[in-house]
Amino acid sequence: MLSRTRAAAPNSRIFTRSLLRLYSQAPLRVPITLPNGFTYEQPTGLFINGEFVASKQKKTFDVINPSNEEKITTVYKAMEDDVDEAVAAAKKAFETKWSIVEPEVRAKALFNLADLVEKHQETLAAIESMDNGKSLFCARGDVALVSKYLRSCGGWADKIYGNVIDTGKNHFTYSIKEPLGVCGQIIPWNFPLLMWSWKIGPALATGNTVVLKPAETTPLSALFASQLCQEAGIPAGVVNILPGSGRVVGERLSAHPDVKKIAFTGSTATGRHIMKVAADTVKKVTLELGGKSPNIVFADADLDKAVKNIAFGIFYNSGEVCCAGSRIYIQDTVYEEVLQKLKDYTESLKVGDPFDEEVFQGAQTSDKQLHKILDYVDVAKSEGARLVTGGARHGSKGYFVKPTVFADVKEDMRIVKEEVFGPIVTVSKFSTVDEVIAMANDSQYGLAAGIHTNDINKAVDVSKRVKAGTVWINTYNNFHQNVPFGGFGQSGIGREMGEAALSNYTQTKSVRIAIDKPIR
Ligand SMILES: NC(=O)c1ccc[n+]([C@@H]2O[C@H](COP(=O)([O-])OP(=O)(O)OC[C@H]3O[C@@H](n4cnc5c(N)ncnc54)[C@H](O)[C@@H]3O)[C@@H](O)[C@H]2O)c1
Repeated sequence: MLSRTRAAAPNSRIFTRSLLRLYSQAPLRVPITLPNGFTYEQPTGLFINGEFVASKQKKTFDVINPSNEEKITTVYKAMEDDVDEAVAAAKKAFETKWSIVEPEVRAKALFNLADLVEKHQETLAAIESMDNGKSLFCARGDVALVSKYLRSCGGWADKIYGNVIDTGKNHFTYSIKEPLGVCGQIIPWNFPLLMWSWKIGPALATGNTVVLKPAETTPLSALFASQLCQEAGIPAGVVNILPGSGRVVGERLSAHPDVKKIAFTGSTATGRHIMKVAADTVKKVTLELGGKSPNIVFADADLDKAVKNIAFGIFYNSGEVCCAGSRIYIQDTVYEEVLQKLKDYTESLKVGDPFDEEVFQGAQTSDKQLHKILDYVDVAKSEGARLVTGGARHGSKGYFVKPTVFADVKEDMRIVKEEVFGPIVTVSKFSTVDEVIAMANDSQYGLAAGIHTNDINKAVDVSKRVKAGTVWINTYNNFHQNVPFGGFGQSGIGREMGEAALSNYTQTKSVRIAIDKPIR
């Protein structure tokens, strides 16, 4: 009797502790009042197999509003065992549901999802501004592209074609495109909802299932939007969302034997690392990485228009844009004139509360990012770059940085070579086309380039010679859902959007039929 009591004691303590944990666990949904006064229900659990659940180890992390440095809410943090559960759910959903439904079913679900994003567009934009710090102006632009892109993916879902190949009269040969299986998707914090759509859209259109990890700092919009997947008719397990750290969730996804592909957007350093981890299981990998994109102004351009474009190219989304036009090259004959116009225009941009309808540039996403940017200001100054405007924190609360222009830079300075990922631009002078092409191409990156000129021949010539995945002529940061986007060089592998994105999510199977009675 005594020994039985002794044996039971530790078990009952464990039972009591488990019960306590169960009842003291963080909620799976919380009401949040947005800075615009609107209240909504924010899911805070991991989204696995169509349900919001607590992480197995009950770990959580706080989400901070970068505009006021206050806590928004607490979200569950996934660990390796949660990844394994989500991957198993995605694998089952792939085999038993999503890869075998008619393509029209996938198309309809993506159209529904696009409609739902449109229906909730103001809430989604406000969540994004609160979580990321970007101005409502930018967030509304993101959400508009999200619904257009999901609809575009829906349109592709029943148009995944193979080929018939002429292999002679004794055979009939064709190829078909099949989905890959479970796709691991790792996204950054600069465009949380847009990246969610760029990742899940093409994967779902082609019959794959996904386990997606949002960035630690910005998990809210992906969690909110994913509950719309069910309403849209996407079965449980097809989309799974795991907030958590890159080192734990990202690594496990990249190494998991049942994950057949990793799609990543983020820094070049992390992209390189993911490629190495994914190599052990020979996963397909697409990478959308960093950049240091040139924006070239020729003397014959419409200078006022060019100035607006180059400012938009760097200060849009607080400079947290992989293809930001962060190196400006101005032809020598108009150098001082354009620089003065750029200074005046930059100083006219309103910085501050993302919910102020007149604000163009909101907060940087995190304290870490704020300090990284301010460190680069010091680097530029110590290298001898001339500060034209900005170069300091804006206000004392919230992670705001003044739009900053450095002129008279030298091409070997760190401020010209390295990605800052903030509202800081360098300006250099050139005289000839050959000279500016050499300067523009002197980079490990090759994501985008801008050309501003009224000479169509020059524009076409330079667009052919510049090493970049996207070239904008007399415009910048101008995206369309059907136009492929991605990098040359160390800016990445593969393309997002357009038909090109879909081919990253299929594999080709060739079928050759021997014919007894040859075709004549
Ligand atoms: N190209 C882009 O769109 C982009 C986006 C975000 C950041 N950046 C650049 O990266 C710099 C650093 O930002 P960061 O530290 O958040 O970027 P990051 O590349 O470390 O993070 C991007 C995503 O990768 C995940 N991740 C991190 N380590 C991982 C790992 N070992 N395995 C798998 N996933 C991992 C993160 O959790 C996040 O979801 C920025 O200053 C900027 O220059 C570029």
